[in-house]
Amino acid sequence: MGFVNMKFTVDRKIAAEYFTGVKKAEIALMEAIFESLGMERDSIDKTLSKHGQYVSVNYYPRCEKSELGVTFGLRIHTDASIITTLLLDDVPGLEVLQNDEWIAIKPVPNTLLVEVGDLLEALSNCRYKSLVHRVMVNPEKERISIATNCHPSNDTSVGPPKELIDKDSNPAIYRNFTYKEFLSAMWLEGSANGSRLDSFKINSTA
Ligand SMILES: O=C(O)CCC(=O)C(=O)O
Ligand SMILES: [Fe+2]
Repeated sequence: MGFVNMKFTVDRKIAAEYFTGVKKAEIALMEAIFESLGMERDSIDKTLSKHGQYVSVNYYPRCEKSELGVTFGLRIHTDASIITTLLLDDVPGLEVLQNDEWIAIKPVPNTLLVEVGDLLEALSNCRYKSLVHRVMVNPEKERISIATNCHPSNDTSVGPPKELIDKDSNPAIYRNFTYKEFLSAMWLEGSANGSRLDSFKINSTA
């Protein structure tokens, strides 16, 4: 992985270039996603206000699997983002849940992987579903991944556009909420078990 070595020294210039490039790619992708939802291509700033990115650099040391055979490097979760862009090295570990089955993702060199986060699920009234994923440890090799999470400004109200909602045939699934509210709910819950959007469900009994 180019700009981070195993001691976590970061080349600032390359990192700045990388994250600026990722942001550009994310905007292009979100424009296409917005268009697919019947929204204006260029309504991202209006919808998400001052959207930003937070980054996690994940380091997974070599680790033996437990006797149960299942040892997590990162437990099951969805991302608190609109979309997340992942840069993986060549060590496997990431698994995604599809039709109740865990699928191991084969790292492809020089490839970015984009995941749908919780906020896109809410914004699209579940047309896009947030990706449930986890990372398994690797007993032979250490591993690094870099996740860039695109998020709206704290006070923006996140919710589906009017065009997507029909009271009878396509009712709103989640109430509108701010990113600030979403994060508070997430920390209150104490675990991101893939269902943290539940507390915003309309007609939720929670
Ligand atoms: O390490 C990975 O492949 C995934 C990291 C991840 O899921 C995250 O940072 O949210
Ligand atoms: Fe994640």
